[in-house]
Amino acid sequence: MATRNILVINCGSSSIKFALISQAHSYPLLSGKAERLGSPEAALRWWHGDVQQHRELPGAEHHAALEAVLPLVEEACGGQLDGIGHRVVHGGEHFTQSCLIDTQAIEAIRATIPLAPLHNPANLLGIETAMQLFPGLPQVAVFDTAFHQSMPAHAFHYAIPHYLYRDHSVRRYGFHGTSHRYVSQRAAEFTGLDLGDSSWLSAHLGNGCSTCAIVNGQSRDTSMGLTPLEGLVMGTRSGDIDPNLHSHLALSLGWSLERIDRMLNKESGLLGLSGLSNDMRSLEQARVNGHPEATLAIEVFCYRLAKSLASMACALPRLDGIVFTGGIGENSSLVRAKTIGYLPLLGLAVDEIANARCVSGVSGAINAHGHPRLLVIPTDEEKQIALDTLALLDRGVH
Ligand SMILES: Nc1ncnc2c1ncn2[C@@H]1O[C@H](COP(=O)(O)OP(=O)(O)O)[C@@H](O)[C@H]1O
Ligand SMILES: CC(=O)OP(=O)(O)O
Ligand SMILES: [Mg+2]
Repeated sequence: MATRNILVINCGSSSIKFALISQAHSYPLLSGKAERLGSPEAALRWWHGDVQQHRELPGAEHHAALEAVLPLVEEACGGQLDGIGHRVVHGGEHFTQSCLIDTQAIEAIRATIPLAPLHNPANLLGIETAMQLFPGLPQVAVFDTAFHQSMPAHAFHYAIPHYLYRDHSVRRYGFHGTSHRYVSQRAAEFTGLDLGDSSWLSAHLGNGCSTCAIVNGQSRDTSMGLTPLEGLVMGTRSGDIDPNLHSHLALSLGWSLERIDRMLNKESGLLGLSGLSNDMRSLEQARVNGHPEATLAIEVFCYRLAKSLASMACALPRLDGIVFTGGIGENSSLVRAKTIGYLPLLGLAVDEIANARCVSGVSGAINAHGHPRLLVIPTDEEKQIALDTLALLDRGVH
């Protein structure tokens, strides 16, 4: 069979990330990001091989941005594009795996908009625009939530009146499933264990952060919930707080729901605690320079991550290893060492030299000899989306 090329699209509210993945290459043929869409500063950056290029697209919306991407894709794949894979953040309970996009799938994604009002409208816009610009090309949706549909009822129910689940779909869904799934497969390969008989904790630490308990290749629990706000401290999101904070701020300060939402999603986390940045690199630098709030932000991040991992261990029959991934997990030896430092009760310990070596895409084991396995494994959500797209194309062919 000829080598096939898949375009992966991750469409956000004001940005579009894309990657052209070929079966013949281990790296993307083309990748890039259109940012600040809808504003005068809208711009497109892309990498073709090692060369980075840039184009202003003043005022461009999603359609115009994808139109600008199209000729770059055509050129990079020599006119042979076989399918498009879309990241869709919320698939509700309807989607337990990736699917070929047809009118029914579009309606089902539309129906989950109330569960993900910030993400799903943008994802749908990406799908509909791509269908107009690439007519006749198979398109696949890959959901952040799908992997977590295997969570047992005792893990996904909130302890609130049952009718809120039954009539209004209020439950824990979990996100970053594409990444947790990808790294658990790589962890099994790396260690020679059978994925179908393995037991992992994974920590996806990017701008959004979540932990996951993965048993025999299936998600059994995860730290995010109804929305991607629950759980860990993140770049700008608070993670877990007392749910009464909403009424406290409304009653004592007169804050509106919109203001509370913005504070918890955009002004909290590492940024809120440090008052400096949502970027772990900047905080690590500030910590070296003695910045007290940056130092505190890192400590809270690591302590809360350790607490989450310890509680996720309840979902495992045994521990084959903890996997660190995402920009922070793959690069911050400080965060890994501090987090594991809070978990002596699980018998965990880091090997300092191995920990320092696993940065910038280097994967490996970082546990001290004789202690439970700790792995650093770079995630690749785009590759997993391309693999799912190819698998569905194959199924469609037969
Ligand atoms: N060398 C590094 N040391 C510490 N943190 C890093 C390093 N490189 C990237 N990061 C952090 O990774 C985070 C972004 O993660 P990434 O997975 O790229 O995000 P996204 O969720 O947008 O895909 C940022 O907080 C960034 O500071
Ligand atoms: C769902 C989510 O949190 O995604 P991201 O990490 O891309 O913000
Ligand atoms: Mg990422």
